Amino acid sequence: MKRLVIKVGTAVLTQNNELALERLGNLVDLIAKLKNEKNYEVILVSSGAVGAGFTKLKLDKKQIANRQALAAIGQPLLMKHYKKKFQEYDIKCAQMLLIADDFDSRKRTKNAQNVMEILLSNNILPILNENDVIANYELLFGDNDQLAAHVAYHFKADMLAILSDIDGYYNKNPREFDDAVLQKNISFIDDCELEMKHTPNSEFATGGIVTKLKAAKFLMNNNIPMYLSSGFDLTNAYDFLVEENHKSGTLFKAQ
Ligand SMILES: Nc1ncnc2c1ncn2[C@@H]1O[C@H](COP(=O)(O)OP(=O)(O)O)[C@@H](O)[C@H]1O
Ligand SMILES: N[C@@H](CCC(=O)OP(=O)(O)O)C(=O)O
Repeated sequence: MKRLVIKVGTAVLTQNNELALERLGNLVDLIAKLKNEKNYEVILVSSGAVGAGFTKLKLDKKQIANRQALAAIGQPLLMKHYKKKFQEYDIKCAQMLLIADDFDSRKRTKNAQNVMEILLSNNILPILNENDVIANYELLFGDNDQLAAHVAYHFKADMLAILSDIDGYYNKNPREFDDAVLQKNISFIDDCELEMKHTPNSEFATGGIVTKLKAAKFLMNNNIPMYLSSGFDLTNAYDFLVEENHKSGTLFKAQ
């Protein structure tokens, strides 16, 4: 039995200030295949609460308290759509909202681990996000890429797959350089690569490539592979995760 954490970013789940329901639906189709056909245990880390909230209330997103309020509005909305779509496959969902601090406390981590084991052993799909409402600035992971890496580590996953607005890790920013080349396999990340400026591609996202590299480095140090590919077009993720054929996307794996 393989345990897989899948993380999907804001840019994939939203489009023109609306929820991108077709893309959310495609993601659910992929997860259902992994669960029902491959018998994988899947944990979903989904961003998009702030973006979803903004579809309902146009608050100034620059203020942290407003973003927290938007997350409070958007999180149940996201869950509503996941629940509806997963119902087509008879898959039940659960919600877990965590903050970085939770993993600093052995007791809280143990509580969350106990809940996770009960959910997975009952074939429930846990959907995780940062608990934006109570996380103050210092407590924020700052992004769900690193939250997903900690989730993979503490819930003993075999792999983290990040489905992003980019189809892999390039040797330079592909939005600035036409000759950027996708790197299929990465076995080492130099600390200087983590110093690059943050480059999120959507106004609601907080990550950018640097947070993905930080997540990958943390996991590589703990011998857990991480795969990065597009969440817009799930073909590569399907080939890699379902067909076990690495045609494209980046696999970060320590040698
Ligand atoms: N070397 C690189 N390889 C891939 N993407 C890069 C690179 N350098 C910068 N980026 C930028 O990082 C973005 C991915 O981060 P982000 O927009 O936060 O994704 P998500 O919303 O999926 O978390 C890419 O769309 C791209 O603009
Ligand atoms: N907890 C926030 C996460 C924001 C975030 O990290 O976005 P992303 O960089 O797209 O993964 C939300 O749900 O809006």
